[in-house]
Amino acid sequence: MIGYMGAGKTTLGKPLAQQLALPFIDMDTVLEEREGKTITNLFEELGESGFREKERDILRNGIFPDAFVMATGGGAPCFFDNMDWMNHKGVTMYLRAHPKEIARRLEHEREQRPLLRSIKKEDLEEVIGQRLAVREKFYLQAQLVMENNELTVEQLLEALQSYR
Ligand SMILES: Nc1ncnc2c1ncn2[C@@H]1O[C@H](COP(=O)(O)OP(=O)(O)OP(=O)(O)O)[C@@H](O)[C@H]1O
Ligand SMILES: O=C(O)C1=C[C@@H](O)[C@@H](O)[C@H](O)C1
Ligand SMILES: [Mg+2]
Repeated sequence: MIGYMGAGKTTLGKPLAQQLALPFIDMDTVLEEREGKTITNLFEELGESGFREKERDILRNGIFPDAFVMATGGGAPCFFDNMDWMNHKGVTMYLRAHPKEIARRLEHEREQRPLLRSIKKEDLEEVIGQRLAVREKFYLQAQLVMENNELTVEQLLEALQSYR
């Protein structure tokens, strides 16, 4: 599951994994546990480029079960050849949401998101819109693209079944 911060990867990924009787893996959580630091601290220590290297390493070398549902970090698909790698290894699903909706969802959750914490509330929608426009060329390479506008787990399951 890929998509911008606040797209709903964690919110929908957990119940989707449950329905599929698979483990749910949140890449941000794996990174935090492996490094013993928060995402914010990792960004501060390594800079964004060092953080992206860590994400790539998790994708390539992480020890995971045979089958699982993963929510990637929001930026992970947009660096290196991570998108090709994921498309090759599994089924990718882009949860797509409108910048206005993302801004609304993240308004009170900016502190834990290093790339948004310094953006003023009134600028949030515009900045997200600009950044999303850059990222969509990666996100739209996903095998399934789902608009997350009251999207349900049942709809995700249907899309997965028809894709297979
Ligand atoms: N379809 C939805 N409708 C309304 N609110 C939603 C929806 N999906 C997610 N949210 C809310 O948006 C916020 C962010 O969602 P979530 O944490 O699942 O995003 P995420 O894609 O995992 O983001 P991140 O990349 O930052 O981890 C949460 O407060 C969640 O409750
Ligand atoms: O969109 C992004 O670049 C990010 C999303 C989060 O999942 C975290 O990986 C981090 O906050 C960066
Ligand atoms: Mg998440």
